[in-house]
Amino acid sequence: MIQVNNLQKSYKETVVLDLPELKIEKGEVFGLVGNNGAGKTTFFSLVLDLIRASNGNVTIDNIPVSKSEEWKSRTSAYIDESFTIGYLTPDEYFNFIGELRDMNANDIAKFLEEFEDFFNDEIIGKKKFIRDLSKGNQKKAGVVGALMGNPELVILDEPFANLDPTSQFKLRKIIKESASEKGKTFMISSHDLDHVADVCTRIVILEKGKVVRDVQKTETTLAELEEFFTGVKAEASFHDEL
Ligand SMILES: Nc1ncnc2c1ncn2[C@@H]1O[C@H](COP(=O)(O)OP(=O)(O)OP(=O)(O)O)[C@@H](O)[C@H]1O
Repeated sequence: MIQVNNLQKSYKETVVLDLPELKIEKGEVFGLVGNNGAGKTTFFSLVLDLIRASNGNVTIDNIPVSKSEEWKSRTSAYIDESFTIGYLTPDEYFNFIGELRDMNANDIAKFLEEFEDFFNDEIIGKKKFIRDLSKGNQKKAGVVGALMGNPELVILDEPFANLDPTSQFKLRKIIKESASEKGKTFMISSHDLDHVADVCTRIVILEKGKVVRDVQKTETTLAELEEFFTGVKAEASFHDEL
């Protein structure tokens, strides 16, 4: 679905992203991890054509993202607050996005019902502007907005950040169900290794703009990620020692 060809992004002399080749298949839940400044947001911004590549390109379903707009109808994203509209209430925002994505009032109401539990009575019908919601509730509005209209590809930059623990677990379930039942492709970045290992089918580690690991998720992925980032090997469990 997504093909990255010789993609580079530099600021002045510094190369901040260097991906010779990367292919993301339809239906993958692609997790991107890496320390601060590793290039995660830069990569997502290039996929979404928000910034210009210094070299190379990204295609979505063979459409070069910087040359055509055709990929936009099947792609949606929540990278930061600029992806929502701060002076609308969440209700107004969802109606706006829903209409853009060919949903009628009934479709929108039914769609939002699915998120009643996730919203925890903080989002709908509150007559508060999105910009006045708490950071976590702003994120919820943005992430749910990104799922409207059944997009094939959903790109979420740190979707778990700012959410309370209950909401983080609910979001895991939403993403996993959305991927398995609706066949969506997700690209997700996170600093939370536990969430990434739970939700993603494939995990890529970026270090200073380069891919240093690219693995399919297995039972040992979380321990391997923790070891990679902390340098500490996971303790053998009680059962392993028996
Ligand atoms: N407009 C810019 N001008 C100069 N350097 C930039 C610019 N935008 C990003 N960078 C640099 O590119 C590198 C990658 O940044 P990026 O935001 O992609 O990292 P990240 O992996 O998303 O980090 P974090 O986990 O902290 O969010 C960083 O060194 C950053 O300072």
